Amino acid sequence: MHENLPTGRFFFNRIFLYDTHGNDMSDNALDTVRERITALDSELLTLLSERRKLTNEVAETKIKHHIPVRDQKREEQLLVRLIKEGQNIGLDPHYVTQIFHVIIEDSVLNQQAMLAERANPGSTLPLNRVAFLGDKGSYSYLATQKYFSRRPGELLEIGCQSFAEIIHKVESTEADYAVLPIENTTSGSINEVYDQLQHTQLSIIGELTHPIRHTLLVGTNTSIDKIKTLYAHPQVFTQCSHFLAELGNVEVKTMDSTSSAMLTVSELKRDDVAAIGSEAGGNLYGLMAIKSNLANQKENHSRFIVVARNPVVVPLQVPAKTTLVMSTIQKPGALVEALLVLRENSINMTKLESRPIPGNPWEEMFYIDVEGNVEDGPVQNALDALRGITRYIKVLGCYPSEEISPTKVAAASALAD
Ligand SMILES: C=C(O[C@@H]1C=C(C(=O)O)C=C[C@H]1O)C(=O)O
Repeated sequence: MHENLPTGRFFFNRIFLYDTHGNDMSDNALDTVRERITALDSELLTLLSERRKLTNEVAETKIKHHIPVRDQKREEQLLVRLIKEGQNIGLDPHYVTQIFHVIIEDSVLNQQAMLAERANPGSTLPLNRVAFLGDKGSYSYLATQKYFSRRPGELLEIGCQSFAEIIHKVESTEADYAVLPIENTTSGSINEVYDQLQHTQLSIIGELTHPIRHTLLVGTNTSIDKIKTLYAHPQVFTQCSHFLAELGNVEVKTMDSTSSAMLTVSELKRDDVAAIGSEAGGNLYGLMAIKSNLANQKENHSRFIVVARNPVVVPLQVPAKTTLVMSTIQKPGALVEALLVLRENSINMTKLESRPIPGNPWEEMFYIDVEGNVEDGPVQNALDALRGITRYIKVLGCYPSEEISPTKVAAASALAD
Protein backbone atom coordinates (compact mmCIF):
# COMPACT_ATOMS: atom_id res chain seq x y z
CA MET A 1 0.00 0.00 0.00
CA HIS A 2 2.84 2.40 0.80
CA GLU A 3 5.42 1.03 -1.60
CA ASN A 4 5.67 4.19 -3.75
CA LEU A 5 7.10 7.64 -3.01
CA PRO A 6 6.23 9.28 0.30
CA THR A 7 2.50 9.97 0.24
CA GLY A 8 0.31 12.24 2.32
CA ARG A 9 -3.38 11.72 3.08
CA PHE A 10 -5.93 13.40 5.31
CA PHE A 11 -7.49 11.17 7.90
CA PHE A 12 -9.40 12.66 10.84
CA ASN A 13 -7.56 15.96 10.28
CA ARG A 14 -4.11 14.45 10.57
CA ILE A 15 -1.51 13.99 7.81
CA PHE A 16 0.14 10.60 7.73
CA LEU A 17 3.39 10.42 5.74
CA TYR A 18 5.14 7.21 4.86
CA ASP A 19 8.55 6.72 3.26
CA THR A 20 9.26 4.25 0.47
CA HIS A 21 9.51 1.41 2.99
CA GLY A 22 6.24 2.20 4.71
CA ASN A 23 7.92 3.77 7.75
CA ASP A 24 6.14 6.61 9.50
CA MET A 25 7.72 9.93 8.48
CA SER A 26 5.28 12.29 10.17
CA ASP A 27 6.34 15.30 12.23
CA ASN A 28 9.80 14.74 13.73
CA ALA A 29 10.93 12.06 11.34
CA LEU A 30 10.33 14.35 8.34
CA ASP A 31 12.05 17.29 10.01
CA THR A 32 15.10 15.19 10.84
CA VAL A 33 15.55 13.97 7.27
CA ARG A 34 15.03 17.46 5.91
CA GLU A 35 17.67 18.82 8.28
CA ARG A 36 20.13 16.27 6.91
CA ILE A 37 19.25 17.27 3.33
CA THR A 38 19.76 20.96 4.20
CA ALA A 39 23.17 20.19 5.71
CA LEU A 40 24.18 18.13 2.66
CA ASP A 41 23.12 20.92 0.28
CA SER A 42 25.31 23.40 2.17
CA GLU A 43 28.20 20.96 1.92
CA LEU A 44 27.62 20.67 -1.82
CA LEU A 45 27.82 24.47 -2.13
CA THR A 46 31.05 24.58 -0.12
CA LEU A 47 32.55 21.90 -2.36
CA LEU A 48 31.48 23.76 -5.52
CA SER A 49 33.08 26.95 -4.22
CA GLU A 50 36.30 25.05 -3.40
CA ARG A 51 36.31 23.49 -6.86
CA ARG A 52 35.95 26.94 -8.39
CA LYS A 53 38.93 28.24 -6.41
CA LEU A 54 41.04 25.31 -7.65
CA THR A 55 40.08 25.92 -11.28
CA ASN A 56 41.09 29.56 -10.80
CA GLU A 57 44.49 28.30 -9.64
CA VAL A 58 44.64 26.25 -12.86
CA ALA A 59 43.94 29.49 -14.76
CA GLU A 60 47.00 31.14 -13.15
CA THR A 61 49.19 28.33 -14.53
CA LYS A 62 47.56 28.66 -17.94
CA ILE A 63 48.29 32.41 -17.98
CA LYS A 64 51.93 31.80 -17.00
CA HIS A 65 52.58 29.03 -19.53
CA HIS A 66 50.28 30.20 -22.36
CA ILE A 67 48.14 27.05 -22.22
CA PRO A 68 44.64 27.11 -23.81
CA VAL A 69 41.80 27.42 -21.28
CA ARG A 70 39.74 24.56 -22.63
CA ASP A 71 41.11 21.02 -22.45
CA GLN A 72 38.42 18.70 -23.76
CA LYS A 73 40.59 15.61 -23.38
CA ARG A 74 40.85 16.27 -19.65
CA GLU A 75 37.09 16.94 -19.51
CA GLU A 76 36.34 13.66 -21.26
CA GLN A 77 38.58 11.67 -18.89
CA LEU A 78 36.97 13.38 -15.93
CA LEU A 79 33.42 12.68 -17.17
CA VAL A 80 34.13 9.02 -17.99
CA ARG A 81 35.48 8.49 -14.47
CA LEU A 82 32.60 10.34 -12.80
CA ILE A 83 29.94 8.51 -14.78
CA LYS A 84 31.47 5.20 -13.74
CA GLU A 85 31.80 6.23 -10.10
CA GLY A 86 28.24 7.57 -10.15
CA GLN A 87 26.88 4.31 -11.50
CA ASN A 88 28.56 2.43 -8.67
CA ILE A 89 26.56 4.47 -6.16
CA GLY A 90 23.24 4.47 -8.00
CA LEU A 91 23.43 7.76 -9.95
CA ASP A 92 22.42 7.47 -13.59
CA PRO A 93 24.92 8.62 -16.28
CA HIS A 94 22.59 11.24 -17.76
CA TYR A 95 22.18 12.95 -14.38
CA VAL A 96 25.92 12.96 -13.66
CA THR A 97 26.74 14.23 -17.16
CA GLN A 98 24.22 17.07 -16.95
CA ILE A 99 25.46 18.26 -13.58
CA PHE A 100 29.10 18.20 -14.61
CA HIS A 101 28.43 19.99 -17.89
CA VAL A 102 27.09 22.91 -15.86
CA ILE A 103 30.05 22.77 -13.45
CA ILE A 104 32.62 22.63 -16.24
CA GLU A 105 30.91 25.44 -18.18
CA ASP A 106 31.09 27.63 -15.09
CA SER A 107 34.74 26.79 -14.59
CA VAL A 108 35.68 27.50 -18.24
CA LEU A 109 33.78 30.82 -18.28
CA ASN A 110 35.40 31.96 -15.03
CA GLN A 111 38.85 31.09 -16.32
CA GLN A 112 38.16 32.89 -19.61
CA ALA A 113 37.05 35.98 -17.70
CA MET A 114 40.26 35.86 -15.63
CA LEU A 115 42.47 35.59 -18.70
CA ALA A 116 40.60 38.36 -20.51
CA GLU A 117 40.96 40.64 -17.49
CA ARG A 118 44.73 40.06 -17.31
CA ALA A 119 45.09 40.77 -21.02
CA ASN A 120 43.41 44.18 -20.55
CA PRO A 121 44.98 45.48 -17.33
CA GLY A 122 43.76 49.09 -17.50
CA SER A 123 40.17 48.15 -18.27
CA THR A 124 39.21 46.79 -14.85
CA LEU A 125 36.95 49.29 -13.08
CA PRO A 126 36.01 49.46 -9.38
CA LEU A 127 32.46 50.27 -10.50
CA ASN A 128 30.94 48.90 -13.71
CA ARG A 129 28.14 51.24 -14.82
CA VAL A 130 25.98 49.16 -17.14
CA ALA A 131 23.07 50.32 -19.31
CA PHE A 132 20.40 47.79 -20.30
CA LEU A 133 16.76 47.62 -21.39
CA GLY A 134 14.12 47.93 -18.71
CA ASP A 135 14.57 47.92 -14.99
CA LYS A 136 15.15 45.35 -12.24
CA GLY A 137 13.75 41.99 -13.30
CA SER A 138 13.92 42.40 -17.10
CA TYR A 139 15.71 39.65 -19.03
CA SER A 140 18.47 42.15 -19.89
CA TYR A 141 18.83 42.88 -16.16
CA LEU A 142 19.24 39.17 -15.39
CA ALA A 143 21.78 38.80 -18.23
CA THR A 144 23.69 41.85 -16.93
CA GLN A 145 23.85 40.36 -13.44
CA LYS A 146 25.10 37.05 -14.81
CA TYR A 147 27.79 38.57 -17.05
CA PHE A 148 29.22 40.90 -14.41
CA SER A 149 29.09 38.30 -11.61
CA ARG A 150 32.23 36.77 -13.15
CA ARG A 151 34.00 40.10 -13.36
CA PRO A 152 35.71 42.21 -10.72
CA GLY A 153 34.23 45.51 -9.57
CA GLU A 154 30.81 46.51 -8.33
CA LEU A 155 27.83 46.79 -10.62
CA LEU A 156 25.76 49.93 -11.08
CA GLU A 157 22.64 49.16 -13.09
CA ILE A 158 21.31 51.85 -15.41
CA GLY A 159 17.87 50.85 -16.71
CA CYS A 160 16.85 52.44 -20.04
CA GLN A 161 13.66 52.70 -22.11
CA SER A 162 15.09 52.06 -25.59
CA PHE A 163 18.11 50.60 -27.40
CA ALA A 164 19.03 54.09 -28.67
CA GLU A 165 19.10 55.38 -25.08
CA ILE A 166 21.31 52.46 -24.00
CA ILE A 167 23.85 53.18 -26.75
CA HIS A 168 23.76 56.90 -25.96
CA LYS A 169 24.51 56.25 -22.28
CA VAL A 170 27.80 54.56 -23.20
CA GLU A 171 28.71 57.03 -25.97
CA SER A 172 28.17 59.96 -23.62
CA THR A 173 30.28 58.21 -20.89
CA GLU A 174 27.33 58.07 -18.49
CA ALA A 175 27.74 54.28 -18.61
CA ASP A 176 30.82 52.11 -19.18
CA TYR A 177 29.05 49.16 -20.80
CA ALA A 178 25.79 48.27 -22.49
CA VAL A 179 24.16 44.85 -22.55
CA LEU A 180 21.95 44.35 -25.62
CA PRO A 181 19.92 41.33 -26.77
CA ILE A 182 20.92 40.49 -30.34
CA GLU A 183 19.11 37.25 -31.16
CA ASN A 184 16.68 34.74 -29.74
CA THR A 185 16.31 31.05 -30.59
CA THR A 186 12.54 31.46 -31.14
CA SER A 187 12.06 34.93 -32.62
CA GLY A 188 15.42 35.33 -34.43
CA SER A 189 17.50 38.50 -34.80
CA ILE A 190 16.65 41.71 -32.99
CA ASN A 191 16.79 44.07 -35.95
CA GLU A 192 16.64 47.26 -33.91
CA VAL A 193 19.90 46.36 -32.20
CA TYR A 194 21.63 45.59 -35.52
CA ASP A 195 20.47 48.98 -36.82
CA GLN A 196 21.95 50.71 -33.76
CA LEU A 197 25.29 48.99 -34.41
CA GLN A 198 25.42 50.50 -37.91
CA HIS A 199 25.87 54.02 -36.54
CA THR A 200 27.88 53.66 -33.37
CA GLN A 201 31.64 53.76 -32.77
CA LEU A 202 31.26 51.43 -29.78
CA SER A 203 32.92 47.98 -29.81
CA ILE A 204 31.54 44.57 -28.92
CA ILE A 205 33.66 43.30 -26.02
CA GLY A 206 31.66 40.29 -24.84
CA GLU A 207 28.70 38.00 -25.36
CA LEU A 208 26.55 35.70 -23.30
CA THR A 209 23.53 33.50 -23.77
CA HIS A 210 20.79 33.39 -21.20
CA PRO A 211 17.79 31.04 -20.97
CA ILE A 212 14.53 32.95 -21.45
CA ARG A 213 11.85 31.20 -19.44
CA HIS A 214 8.56 32.98 -19.93
CA THR A 215 5.97 32.57 -17.18
CA LEU A 216 2.53 34.06 -16.63
CA LEU A 217 2.79 36.42 -13.66
CA VAL A 218 -0.07 37.72 -11.54
CA GLY A 219 -0.30 40.06 -8.56
CA THR A 220 -3.25 38.52 -6.70
CA ASN A 221 -4.84 35.12 -6.27
CA THR A 222 -6.41 34.34 -9.65
CA SER A 223 -6.54 31.80 -12.47
CA ILE A 224 -5.79 31.87 -16.21
CA ASP A 225 -9.46 31.90 -17.25
CA LYS A 226 -10.01 35.20 -15.40
CA ILE A 227 -7.21 37.07 -17.26
CA LYS A 228 -8.53 39.72 -19.66
CA THR A 229 -5.42 41.86 -20.25
CA LEU A 230 -1.87 40.70 -20.78
CA TYR A 231 1.17 43.01 -20.58
CA ALA A 232 4.53 42.18 -22.20
CA HIS A 233 7.33 43.35 -24.49
CA PRO A 234 6.59 42.77 -28.24
CA GLN A 235 9.48 40.25 -28.50
CA VAL A 236 7.85 38.24 -25.72
CA PHE A 237 4.51 38.14 -27.54
CA THR A 238 6.29 36.84 -30.67
CA GLN A 239 8.06 34.13 -28.68
CA CYS A 240 4.81 33.05 -26.98
CA SER A 241 2.45 33.31 -29.99
CA HIS A 242 1.18 29.71 -29.62
CA PHE A 243 0.22 30.30 -25.99
CA LEU A 244 -1.53 33.56 -26.94
CA ALA A 245 -3.52 31.80 -29.68
CA GLU A 246 -4.66 29.21 -27.10
CA LEU A 247 -5.69 31.97 -24.68
CA GLY A 248 -8.14 33.39 -27.19
CA ASN A 249 -9.98 36.52 -26.16
CA VAL A 250 -7.37 38.39 -24.17
CA GLU A 251 -6.29 41.95 -24.87
CA VAL A 252 -2.51 42.23 -25.29
CA LYS A 253 -0.76 45.45 -24.29
CA THR A 254 2.79 45.97 -25.50
CA MET A 255 5.25 47.51 -23.08
CA ASP A 256 8.79 48.97 -23.45
CA SER A 257 10.27 46.16 -21.41
CA THR A 258 9.41 43.07 -19.41
CA SER A 259 10.06 44.96 -16.19
CA SER A 260 7.55 47.71 -17.02
CA ALA A 261 4.96 44.98 -17.75
CA MET A 262 5.65 43.42 -14.33
CA LEU A 263 5.56 46.79 -12.57
CA THR A 264 2.20 47.64 -14.20
CA VAL A 265 0.62 44.36 -13.06
CA SER A 266 1.99 44.73 -9.53
CA GLU A 267 0.55 48.27 -9.29
CA LEU A 268 -2.88 47.38 -10.72
CA LYS A 269 -3.49 44.71 -8.05
CA ARG A 270 -6.33 43.18 -10.11
CA ASP A 271 -7.23 39.56 -10.71
CA ASP A 272 -7.89 40.02 -14.47
CA VAL A 273 -4.42 41.24 -15.51
CA ALA A 274 -1.14 39.38 -15.99
CA ALA A 275 2.38 39.98 -17.29
CA ILE A 276 4.77 37.67 -19.10
CA GLY A 277 8.28 37.57 -17.73
CA SER A 278 10.73 35.40 -15.83
CA GLU A 279 9.77 33.95 -12.46
CA ALA A 280 12.92 35.44 -10.88
CA GLY A 281 12.04 38.88 -12.27
CA GLY A 282 8.41 38.57 -11.14
CA ASN A 283 9.56 37.79 -7.59
CA LEU A 284 11.20 41.22 -7.43
CA TYR A 285 7.73 42.76 -7.96
CA GLY A 286 5.91 40.39 -5.60
CA LEU A 287 4.26 38.56 -8.53
CA MET A 288 3.40 34.86 -8.64
CA ALA A 289 3.91 32.56 -11.63
CA ILE A 290 0.72 30.66 -12.45
CA LYS A 291 1.97 29.01 -15.65
CA SER A 292 5.48 28.40 -16.98
CA ASN A 293 7.13 27.33 -20.27
CA LEU A 294 5.07 29.76 -22.38
CA ALA A 295 7.55 30.09 -25.26
CA ASN A 296 6.77 28.34 -28.57
CA GLN A 297 10.07 26.50 -28.35
CA LYS A 298 11.14 24.66 -25.24
CA GLU A 299 14.77 25.70 -25.74
CA ASN A 300 14.29 29.46 -25.64
CA HIS A 301 17.56 31.35 -25.25
CA SER A 302 18.68 34.88 -26.02
CA ARG A 303 22.18 35.89 -27.00
CA PHE A 304 23.31 39.23 -25.61
CA ILE A 305 26.30 41.37 -26.63
CA VAL A 306 28.25 43.61 -24.29
CA VAL A 307 29.55 46.84 -25.83
CA ALA A 308 32.01 49.46 -24.60
CA ARG A 309 33.79 52.55 -25.92
CA ASN A 310 37.11 50.74 -26.41
CA PRO A 311 37.83 47.33 -27.95
CA VAL A 312 39.44 44.59 -25.84
CA VAL A 313 42.37 42.29 -26.51
CA VAL A 314 41.37 38.62 -26.39
CA PRO A 315 44.25 36.33 -25.35
CA LEU A 316 44.95 33.65 -27.94
CA GLN A 317 44.35 30.90 -25.32
CA VAL A 318 40.68 31.86 -25.14
CA PRO A 319 38.24 30.91 -27.95
CA ALA A 320 37.26 34.18 -29.62
CA LYS A 321 34.57 35.47 -31.92
CA THR A 322 34.83 38.43 -34.26
CA THR A 323 31.86 40.41 -35.56
CA LEU A 324 32.21 42.24 -38.89
CA VAL A 325 29.88 44.56 -40.73
CA MET A 326 30.30 45.05 -44.47
CA SER A 327 28.56 46.13 -47.64
CA THR A 328 29.50 44.47 -50.89
CA ILE A 329 30.02 45.91 -54.35
CA GLN A 330 26.77 45.78 -56.38
CA LYS A 331 27.51 42.86 -58.69
CA PRO A 332 26.22 39.30 -58.98
CA GLY A 333 27.85 36.89 -56.55
CA ALA A 334 29.57 39.59 -54.47
CA LEU A 335 28.41 38.09 -51.17
CA VAL A 336 29.42 34.58 -52.25
CA GLU A 337 32.87 35.91 -53.10
CA ALA A 338 33.18 37.45 -49.63
CA LEU A 339 32.07 34.23 -47.93
CA LEU A 340 34.58 32.23 -49.99
CA VAL A 341 37.33 34.31 -48.40
CA LEU A 342 36.25 32.90 -45.03
CA ARG A 343 36.33 29.36 -46.37
CA GLU A 344 39.76 29.87 -47.92
CA ASN A 345 41.04 30.87 -44.48
CA SER A 346 39.26 27.97 -42.73
CA ILE A 347 37.14 30.39 -40.73
CA ASN A 348 33.81 29.17 -39.39
CA MET A 349 30.93 31.62 -39.74
CA THR A 350 28.42 31.35 -36.88
CA LYS A 351 25.95 34.01 -38.03
CA LEU A 352 25.06 36.05 -41.11
CA GLU A 353 22.46 38.80 -40.94
CA SER A 354 21.49 41.42 -43.48
CA ARG A 355 19.87 44.79 -42.79
CA PRO A 356 18.77 47.53 -45.20
CA ILE A 357 20.95 50.64 -45.49
CA PRO A 358 18.78 53.71 -44.78
CA GLY A 359 18.59 55.98 -47.87
CA ASN A 360 19.97 53.27 -50.21
CA PRO A 361 16.97 51.16 -51.29
CA TRP A 362 17.73 47.48 -51.95
CA GLU A 363 21.24 47.74 -50.62
CA GLU A 364 22.17 45.69 -47.58
CA MET A 365 24.63 45.77 -44.70
CA PHE A 366 25.87 42.30 -43.80
CA TYR A 367 26.70 41.41 -40.21
CA ILE A 368 28.95 38.39 -39.90
CA ASP A 369 30.05 36.56 -36.73
CA VAL A 370 33.06 34.32 -37.18
CA GLU A 371 35.03 32.07 -34.87
CA GLY A 372 38.53 33.51 -34.58
CA ASN A 373 40.68 36.18 -33.05
CA VAL A 374 41.30 39.44 -34.88
CA GLU A 375 44.95 39.28 -33.74
CA ASP A 376 45.42 35.85 -35.30
CA GLY A 377 46.67 35.03 -38.82
CA PRO A 378 43.53 33.56 -40.42
CA VAL A 379 41.21 36.45 -39.43
CA GLN A 380 43.84 39.04 -40.41
CA ASN A 381 44.36 37.39 -43.83
CA ALA A 382 40.61 37.22 -44.36
CA LEU A 383 40.19 40.89 -43.41
CA ASP A 384 42.94 41.93 -45.86
CA ALA A 385 41.26 39.99 -48.66
CA LEU A 386 37.78 41.32 -47.77
CA ARG A 387 39.01 44.92 -47.75
CA GLY A 388 39.94 44.44 -51.42
CA ILE A 389 36.53 43.17 -52.53
CA THR A 390 34.00 45.02 -50.36
CA ARG A 391 32.76 48.60 -50.50
CA TYR A 392 32.84 49.02 -46.73
CA ILE A 393 34.05 46.78 -43.93
CA LYS A 394 34.51 47.33 -40.21
CA VAL A 395 35.33 45.10 -37.26
CA LEU A 396 32.61 45.68 -34.66
CA GLY A 397 34.53 43.72 -32.06
CA CYS A 398 36.53 40.68 -31.07
CA TYR A 399 35.50 39.05 -27.77
CA PRO A 400 35.75 35.80 -25.80
CA SER A 401 33.23 33.25 -27.06
CA GLU A 402 30.88 32.16 -24.30
CA GLU A 403 29.41 29.27 -26.23
CA ILE A 404 30.91 26.36 -24.34
CA SER A 405 29.86 23.25 -26.23
CA PRO A 406 29.53 20.31 -23.84
CA THR A 407 32.19 17.61 -24.19
CA LYS A 408 30.72 14.38 -25.53
CA VAL A 409 31.64 11.13 -23.87
CA ALA A 410 31.07 8.34 -26.36
CA ALA A 411 33.11 5.83 -24.39
CA ALA A 412 31.28 6.65 -21.18
CA SER A 413 27.82 6.32 -22.71
CA ALA A 414 28.85 2.87 -23.93
CA LEU A 415 29.85 2.08 -20.38
CA ALA A 416 26.45 3.11 -19.20
CA ASP A 417 24.60 0.59 -21.38
C1 LIG B 1 40.08 23.27 -14.76
C2 LIG B 1 40.57 23.16 -15.98
O1 LIG B 1 40.07 23.90 -17.08
C3 LIG B 1 38.95 23.50 -17.86
C4 LIG B 1 37.88 23.07 -16.95
C5 LIG B 1 37.85 21.78 -16.50
C6 LIG B 1 37.07 21.43 -15.25
O2 LIG B 1 36.29 22.27 -14.78
O3 LIG B 1 37.27 20.33 -14.73
C7 LIG B 1 38.57 20.79 -17.19
C8 LIG B 1 39.33 21.08 -18.28
C9 LIG B 1 39.38 22.42 -18.87
O4 LIG B 1 38.58 22.47 -20.02
C10 LIG B 1 41.71 22.26 -16.29
O5 LIG B 1 42.31 22.45 -17.35
O6 LIG B 1 42.00 21.41 -15.47
